[in-house]
Parts: sequence; structure tokens; C-alpha cells
Amino acid sequence: MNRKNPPVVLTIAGSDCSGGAGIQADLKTMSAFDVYGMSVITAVTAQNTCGVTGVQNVTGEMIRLQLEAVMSDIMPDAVKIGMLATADAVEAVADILEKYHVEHVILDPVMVSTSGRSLLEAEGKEQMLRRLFPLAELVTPNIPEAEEILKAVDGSVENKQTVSSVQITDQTMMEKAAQVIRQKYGCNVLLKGGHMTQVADDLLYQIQAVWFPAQRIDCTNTHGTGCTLSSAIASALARGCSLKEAVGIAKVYVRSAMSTGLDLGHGNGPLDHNWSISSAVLSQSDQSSR
Ligand SMILES: Nc1ncnc2c1ncn2[C@@H]1O[C@H](COP(=O)(O)OP(=O)(O)OP(=O)(O)O)[C@@H](O)[C@H]1O
Ligand SMILES: Cc1ncc(CO)c(N)n1
Repeated sequence: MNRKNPPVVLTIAGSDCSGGAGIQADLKTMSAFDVYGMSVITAVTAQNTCGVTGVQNVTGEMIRLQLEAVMSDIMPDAVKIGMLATADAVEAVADILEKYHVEHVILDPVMVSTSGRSLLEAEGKEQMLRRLFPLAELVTPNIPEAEEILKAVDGSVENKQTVSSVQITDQTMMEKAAQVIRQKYGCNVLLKGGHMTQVADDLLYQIQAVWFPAQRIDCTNTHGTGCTLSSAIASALARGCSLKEAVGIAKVYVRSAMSTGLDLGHGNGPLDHNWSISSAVLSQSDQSSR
């Protein structure tokens, strides 16, 4: 690793004061991957392992100022986008990403917290689909988010009809869903299987379906798994991995961080972001550098 010019990754996301999700999870993950991390904060949330008790959105103007400050000075190799609470926030991010060309844009379309609180207003969702999905190299919905996205695809965001329910219940439907989303928006899709009951298989849909099979881990450390996975992917891409390699390494990182038995909080506990990945994972990403 060149210490003078390390890979640089930016997260654009909300703050989680309890440190398990959002900006805090992203920056911890970036440090674990030994990349230089930067953060643009889109919202301040009051939350812990038991739930979200408050949200204060940052204005679109302030998000724009943060993005300009970062992009005009330290250009990131990869950007991870997480919680964007409003249409204004989505507009600000889309405008800046159109202005500055970032090599890797990973979009985690955060809509609802693990505990069930809505984190994105309806108009923001439409704008996200219309403006940000086409700019992303990869979008990483979980199953409920993919179902929401499909409602918009089927009903067409433009004419504002909505399909009342789309349910993804098995792997064939996961493949179909990912394919439809990719066709409609032109971005690769990682459909995460953490919400399936038997296994935790994730599906990467690039040109074709590639499965990342995994046993379910029986534990309550599930707060911030999605945030951590997407920042790990962004970090591995910034280190030179291909998309497929980055997903594989990120999944190993998340699984290991779930498994160490971190016992904090009274609800869905956080991941152990600091588990020692240096030898197991980083050498793998160095070997796969372009
Ligand atoms: N119980 C589990 N055992 C193994 N892997 C899991 C488990 N739960 C989630 N994962 C993995 O964690 C990653 C994140 O998936 P998940 O579906 O939990 O995302 P998410 O719902 O967006 O997360 P978040 O809780 O941050 O909103 C995926 O790789 C998924 O397979
Ligand atoms: C700030 C923030 N972003 C994302 C999530 C989704 O896990 C969360 N709970 N909080």
C-alpha cells in the first residue's frame, strides 16, 4: 500500500449516534480496509440497537456545500451512498455526481431502518430511482427495498401508478427482480438475502446472475449489516478489485464481523468492525489489484 497516496473512499450517509450503522459504520469499515475515509452527512439520527427515536435532516444546500468541499479538493476513488432522507438531498448528490466523475459509485437505497422506521420520504424515493440509480455502478437493495423498487418499475415512476404488492419469496424471484431493476435503470444489482429465512445468499446481477451462497448466522448482531457491506464493497473497489471480487471480500468481512460475539446494547447489536482482517482479506484484495 502506498502510504502517500492511499485509495480514497467517500460515504454520503446519515449519522447513527450508537455507532453501528450509517456514517459511523462506514468510516470504521473504511479504516478496516486501510483506505482513507471521508464523510458527507445527510441527516442526524437519534438511534440505538433498539430503534430510531429522532431524525434531523441536513438541508440540500448544506449537503451540496459538503460535497463541493470534498470533491474540489480530495477526489475519491469510490463513493458509497447511504441514507438520503429527502428529494432535496437526492438532487444535491445527483447534481454533484454529474459534475464530478467518480470511478465507482455504490448506492445502498436505504428506505427503512432495521427496526422498521422509514428513512426516505416518498418523493425522495422517486428522485432516487430517476436520478441516482442510472449513475450507480452498483445498487444494493435488501429484499423489502427491492420490492419497493419493483412497485415503481411496474407502475412506472413517471405516471405515478403503483402496484399494490410485489413479493420476493425465493431465489428465482430474486433473479427476476434483479434482472428487471438492471434492465430498467442500467445499474448492476446486488440483491441481499439477509431477509430470507433459510440462508443468507446474495445475488449479484451484472450481465448474468452470480450467487454468493452463505449459511445464515444465528445471532442478533444485525444492526448496520447493509451499510457495512456497501462500504466494504466501495473500499475493495477503491483498492483495485473487480466488482465480483469486491462483493466476495465484503461478504467475508461482514460475516466475520457478525460472528465474533460482540455483546453491546439491548436490541439488534452492532458488528465488530475491528475484527482483524489485515491478513485474511486485505492481502486478497491486493493480489486482485488491476
Ligand atoms: N443472519 C445472517 N447471517 C449471515 N449473513 C447475513 C445475515 N443477515 C444479513 N446477512 C448478510 O449481511 C449483508 C447485508 O444484508 P441485509 O439484507 O441484512 O442488508 P440490510 O437489510 O440492508 O441491512 P441493514 O440492517 O443495515 O438495513 C448481506 O451480505 C447478507 O447476506
Ligand atoms: C443512519 C442510518 N443509515 C442507515 C441505516 C440502515 O441500517 C440506519 N439504521 N441508520
